[in-house]
Amino acid sequence: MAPRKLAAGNWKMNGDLAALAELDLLREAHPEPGCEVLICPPALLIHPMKARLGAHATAVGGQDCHANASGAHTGDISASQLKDAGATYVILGHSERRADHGETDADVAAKAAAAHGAELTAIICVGETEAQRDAGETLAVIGAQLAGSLPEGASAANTVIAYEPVWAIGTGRTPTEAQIAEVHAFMRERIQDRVGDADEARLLYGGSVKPANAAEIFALPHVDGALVGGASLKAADFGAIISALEAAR
Ligand SMILES: O=C(CO)COP(=O)(O)O
Repeated sequence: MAPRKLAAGNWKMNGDLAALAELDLLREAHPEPGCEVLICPPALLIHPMKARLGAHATAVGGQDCHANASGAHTGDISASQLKDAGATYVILGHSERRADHGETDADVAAKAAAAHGAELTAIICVGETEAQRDAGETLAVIGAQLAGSLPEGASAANTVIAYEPVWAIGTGRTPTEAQIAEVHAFMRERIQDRVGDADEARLLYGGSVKPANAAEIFALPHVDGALVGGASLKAADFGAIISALEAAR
């Protein structure tokens, strides 16, 4: 069976309680989405977002979690705390976390194991820098990140992979269709021995996805949805991306 398509929004460090009004617009436009919809707001907004969504099918997720279950880790949030607040997903190893907080593949794998332990689905992000792509290292970089960031026990059910080229995030630039297709086919093959049935795993593309390019990206083989940053903040844009995913394949 083909994996259920996923439109995931990453609000990053944007939004406040007033911004939750966007959800009302999204609910009205997509009362019963034909794909899975997820929004990952700042952790403080997880609980109120879940409450605002009510019975709507949109899932809510975190943007990071600590590898430990609890303890003396000032400023950190555990996977079970995300779960308690209403999250069912958590983004891990985003390139902004890797760059700003020095997160390594081993850190990401430990966090993903903690997420799985709390029954959260981990969205593990991988992606090359522009210098790595120019040097012809893209597949080697992605392969190493996948090998190091997926924990023991990862499965197609509890793990989503997001391919986010660092140079495409927030820049308005995207890889060519052939480049996205090449990386996604490579990822599908690479995770086979890690997740059991790779055909069931969701592989997302992220990096400057917007209403104008969503349909082309979703038509590519092995692209099961998107991880959307800036365009997830406004219901009109995110709704158009959801519509494109509903219409795909
Ligand atoms: O980093 C991203 C999602 O996690 C992508 O961000 P943009 O869609 O703003 O490029």
